[in-house]
Amino acid sequence: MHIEEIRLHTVRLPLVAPFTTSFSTQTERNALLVEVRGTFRTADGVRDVLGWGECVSGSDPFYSSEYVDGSRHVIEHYLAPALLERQSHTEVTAETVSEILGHVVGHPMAKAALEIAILDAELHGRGESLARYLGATRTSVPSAVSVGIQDSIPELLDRVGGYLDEGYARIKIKIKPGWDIEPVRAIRERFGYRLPLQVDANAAFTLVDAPLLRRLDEFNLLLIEQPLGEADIRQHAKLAAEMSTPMCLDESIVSAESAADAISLGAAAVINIKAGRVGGYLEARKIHDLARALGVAVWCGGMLETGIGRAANIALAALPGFTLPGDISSSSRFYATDITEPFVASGGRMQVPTGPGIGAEPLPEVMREVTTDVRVL
Ligand SMILES: CSCC[C@@H](NC(=O)CCC(=O)O)C(=O)O
Ligand SMILES: [Mg+2]
Repeated sequence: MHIEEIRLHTVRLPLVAPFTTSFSTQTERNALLVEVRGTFRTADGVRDVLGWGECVSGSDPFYSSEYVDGSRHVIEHYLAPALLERQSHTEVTAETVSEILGHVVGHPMAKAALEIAILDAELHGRGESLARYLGATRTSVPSAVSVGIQDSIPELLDRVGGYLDEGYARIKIKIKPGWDIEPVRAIRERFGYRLPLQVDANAAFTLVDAPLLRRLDEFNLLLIEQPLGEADIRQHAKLAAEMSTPMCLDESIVSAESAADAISLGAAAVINIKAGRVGGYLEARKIHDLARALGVAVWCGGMLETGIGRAANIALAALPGFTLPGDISSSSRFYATDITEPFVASGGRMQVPTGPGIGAEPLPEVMREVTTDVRVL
């Protein structure tokens, strides 16, 4: 496509309830949306196109080193200029964005937002859905939910019961030192051992905690997600060898190469794929393909996306190797009002968007309410 304008929209969305992980408590989401406008050449002429992408950086650099203000700055001052400079002598396509931006170290979430916005625009030009472009084989995907750390076990059980009443296909709970064995035991005692259940520590433990973590093996968990630090590949492999619960990595998997390393070293039997964390949906598909070839299950993680990122995640989750339910809950799990038409799971499943591109776009009247900053590049 030919990019004519890039706009950066920052929106602020209150969460319906605080979301507590081992590293933070969030009560709102500041989200950065990339809008790309331009033209796309088709067999029957040149048409105006517009695409959207969501940057999943958090408000603060606590999940990873990226954060919204930093992502906005690096897009404005490094990434967008690089794309526009390249475009002055060669066409830019979604497939070339990663190479064009490769000289900028890091910032995968910012890069991913630009790539998917350009891909969304191109797919609108082609009249093709993201799901079809990526190679999706399903028309709906399981809808599962992530439950934050609660103030008490009774409150946790109430919240889990509420989500099960909504029909979610799987429960994931956040754990951290001091909130680990007991919440898992309580859920098993209340809801039974057949409920699909997994835990996510967001890197809160160390190998010193191995004896405690091994006690999770008695609870028939689907997996244990990122118990140790992002850089601790050797340590995750050692812990995996001592546990029967499948080891899943999230923060550690930042590219297809790191996925290959983790799998070959026995640190990951399952991978949580987040397109933003790995630099884009094209890299995410590479990880899917690699994992599938090696018999490693993958599932689609979540970063509290608005409907823009949520739509793209659903398409990704419809690829054949995504064999475990992803953190793809209804919009209402986090937001009273989404910036797009709300995504609503039904019977524990989410329909894959069929429209061109990501199959979702921001609602102008909502954007007017929630936008805190707009930059035109
Ligand atoms: C606050 S950053 C959230 C990161 C976390 N994401 C979730 O728990 C899923 C959130 C969602 O449903 O979008 C993870 O480490 O997997
Ligand atoms: Mg995680």
